[in-house]
Amino acid sequence: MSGAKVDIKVVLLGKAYAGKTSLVERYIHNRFSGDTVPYQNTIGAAFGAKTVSVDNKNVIIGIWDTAGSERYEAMSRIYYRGAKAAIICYDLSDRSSFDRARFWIGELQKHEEGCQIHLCGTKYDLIAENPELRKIEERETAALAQDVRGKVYETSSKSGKDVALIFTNIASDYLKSLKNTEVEDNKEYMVPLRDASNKRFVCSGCKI
Ligand SMILES: Nc1nc2c(ncn2[C@@H]2O[C@H](COP(=O)(O)OP(=O)(O)OP(=O)(O)O)[C@@H](O)[C@H]2O)c(=O)[nH]1
Repeated sequence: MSGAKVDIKVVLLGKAYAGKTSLVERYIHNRFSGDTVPYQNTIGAAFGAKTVSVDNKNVIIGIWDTAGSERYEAMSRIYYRGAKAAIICYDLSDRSSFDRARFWIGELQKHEEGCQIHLCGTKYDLIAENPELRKIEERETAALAQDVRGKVYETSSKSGKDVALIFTNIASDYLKSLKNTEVEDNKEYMVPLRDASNKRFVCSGCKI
């Protein structure tokens, strides 16, 4: 599989103003326009893609940045379908955005079981500058991440802190899961010889 291209669908979910678009902008274009351009809410969803090289493989990460406004909630459901990973964003300085993150976790657990959850506390630069602004403690998010068997990050799209790390981890976790699936698939075909007499011979990629 070396040199092969792998596609991954990733979706960003979270309350309006949580910082989803800024995270994608930092990751894809390595820029932050929050200091110069006024906030504009996403309407519906936006798509972007970036190719990363992980373990000698080119991984194309297709990123769906959904609108946080509850008005678009039904639409966001369409975008998480088939996603291999979700980045659930909440603003570290806004408690209500964490409640909204829990809502999206519930949605994914109900409807998209195979989707890996990455919890992303945004705007870390604000907390670094003034720790009193922190409204979500690290131990809370660590416990939640453990519950959902996900990963947790504290990022800043302004400084770039840990933004690329999320996407690299998503790509490498996905490649690992593919390897595990290959092993599992091969197990199916490893019929012990003494049991094989009544079975059709089945090999990977062909059925006889
Ligand atoms: N200081 C700081 N501000 C940020 C950061 N990330 C986002 N912001 C600001 O927070 C506001 C909302 O950011 P967006 O990225 O537009 O939020 P969003 O989640 O995409 O919002 P919707 O499109 O409405 O869902 C903007 O004014 C950003 O400039 C960050 O890491 N640090």
